[in-house]
Amino acid sequence: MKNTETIWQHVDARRDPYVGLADRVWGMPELCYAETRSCAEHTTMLEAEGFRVTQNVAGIPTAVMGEAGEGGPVIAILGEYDALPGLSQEAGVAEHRPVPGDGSGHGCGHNLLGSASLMAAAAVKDWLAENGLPGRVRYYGCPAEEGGAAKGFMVREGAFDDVDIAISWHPAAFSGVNEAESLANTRIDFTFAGRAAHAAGAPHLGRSALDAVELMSVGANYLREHIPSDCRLHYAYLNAGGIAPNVVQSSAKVRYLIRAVDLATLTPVVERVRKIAEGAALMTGTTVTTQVISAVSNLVGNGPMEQAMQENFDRLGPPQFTDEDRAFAAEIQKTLTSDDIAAAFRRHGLKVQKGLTLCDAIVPMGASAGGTGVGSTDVGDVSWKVPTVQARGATYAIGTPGHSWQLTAQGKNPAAHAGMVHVAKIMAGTAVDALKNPELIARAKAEHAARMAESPYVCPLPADVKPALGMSLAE
Ligand SMILES: Nc1ccc(C(=O)N[C@@H](CCC(=O)O)C(=O)O)cc1
Repeated sequence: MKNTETIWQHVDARRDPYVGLADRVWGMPELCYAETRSCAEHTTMLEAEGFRVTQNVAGIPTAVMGEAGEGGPVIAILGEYDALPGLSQEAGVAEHRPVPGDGSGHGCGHNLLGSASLMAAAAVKDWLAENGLPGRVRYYGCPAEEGGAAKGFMVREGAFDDVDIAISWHPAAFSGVNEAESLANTRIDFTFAGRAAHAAGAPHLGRSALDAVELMSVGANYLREHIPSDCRLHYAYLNAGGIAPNVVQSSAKVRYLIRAVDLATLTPVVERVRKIAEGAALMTGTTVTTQVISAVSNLVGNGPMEQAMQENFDRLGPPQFTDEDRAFAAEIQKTLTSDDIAAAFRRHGLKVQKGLTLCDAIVPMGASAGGTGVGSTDVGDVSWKVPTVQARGATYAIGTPGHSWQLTAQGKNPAAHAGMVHVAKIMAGTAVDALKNPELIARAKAEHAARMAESPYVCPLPADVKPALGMSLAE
C-alpha cells in the first residue's frame, strides 16, 4: 500500500507551493535569531493556509506559531529555517562554489525542514476539517536551532504547555525513525580583560587577554583525557585581541561549546571548564567574565510514537528518487572520501553498500550504531516537555557531511524536494494516527510521565539567560 491515504494526498496537493517556500528560504540564508525574512515567508504561508497565527512566540521575533482545528488533543509539528555561517554554495553543482553574499548557507537543510513541517501541519489541518474531528494541529516555526537553543526558551516560556504530542524531522542520508541520542550541550562565552601595552617597549606592563585564551585552550585540551569519552569540547575564537602583534592584547573572547550524553554528565564538566578559565586569568593577571549563550538537553525517545511513525514509513515505503537524482548524488560522492561514505552507513547501523548513492530502503528502528556521529538539537528540550518523535528524511547523497558545502549544494535538488514531500507525509500520517487514536496519545504520555518521574526535566538554561537575539555568530 503506497501513497494511498487521504492525508498523503493532502500533502501531494501542496507540493509546488512548498517546494517554492523551501527554495526561497534556501536563497535567503539567515543566521541564528536573524531569520526575519525566512520567518516572514513561513508566516505568510500560515496565513494563506488559514491558520490562526501567533507571532513573536516566547518574545522571540523570528518564532511563529499557527494553529488550526478546535478542541481535542494538540499536535505540534516543529520546523526550523536558520542557516549556518561559511557554508554559502551554488545550488546543483558538485564543486565548491560560494555565491556572492555574506557567506551563509543552508548547510544543515533547514530550508527543507521548515517547509516540510509546515506542509505536514497544513495537510493535517485539511484532514481535521474534512473529518470534523476535535483536535488541533500547530506548526511551530522555530529559529536559531544552530546554537541559539530557541526551543529551550520557548519551552521555558510555556509555548508547549498544552501540547500533547510533538513531531519533527531532520534532513538526512537515510529515511527512518530518528534514534533519540543527541547530546546535551552548553555554549559559554569567556571574555578576558587585560591591559594593553607596547609589546616591545613595555611588555612587562601589559597583561595579555590573548595569552589567557591560549592558556585556557591548553587547559581544556588536557582536560579531555579526564572526562567521559563521549563528551565534546569545541571552541572558537570570537576576538583574538586585534591584528597588531606589537600591541599586548587587552581583550579576547572565546566561545566554548561543551557536550555530554545528558545534563547530569554535562554539568560537572562545564564547572571544570569554568575553573580552567579562572586559572588562565590567574596565570595571566587578567580577569574573566562569562556569558551563557545557549544550552540544550539530550533527546528522550518515545516508544509508542516511534512505533506509530515506523508504521507510516512501512506503509509509505522509501522516497522515490530518479536516475538523474542518483547521477547527481554520484557526482557529490566523488567529492567525498570513502570514509565519509562508510561512516554514513555505519552511523545508521547499515553495512556499507558500494555504489549506493541515495537511500533506497527504510532504516529499521533500533539499527543505529549509537554514540557515533551525534550532534545536539534544541528539540531535546521539547522532548523532555512532551512526548516527541522525529523522522530522518533522506534528502541528500549518502556520505554528505553535515554542515558542508555539499549539503548546501543539494538543498534545492529534485531529490531534496522528493525527500521533503515524502517526510511531510510521514509526519502528517503520524499526526493523524494520534488524532484518530486517543489511546496512542495516552500510551505516549504514560511512557513520558514514567521517564519524567525517574528523572524530572531541569531546564538547562540559567534563569537569567535570555535568547541571544543580537548574537552574531561571526562576531
Ligand atoms: N538531526 C540533526 C539535529 C541537529 C544537528 C546539528 O548539527 N545540530 C547542531 C546544534 C547545536 C546546538 O544545539 O547547540 C550541532 O550539533 O552542532 C544535526 C542533525
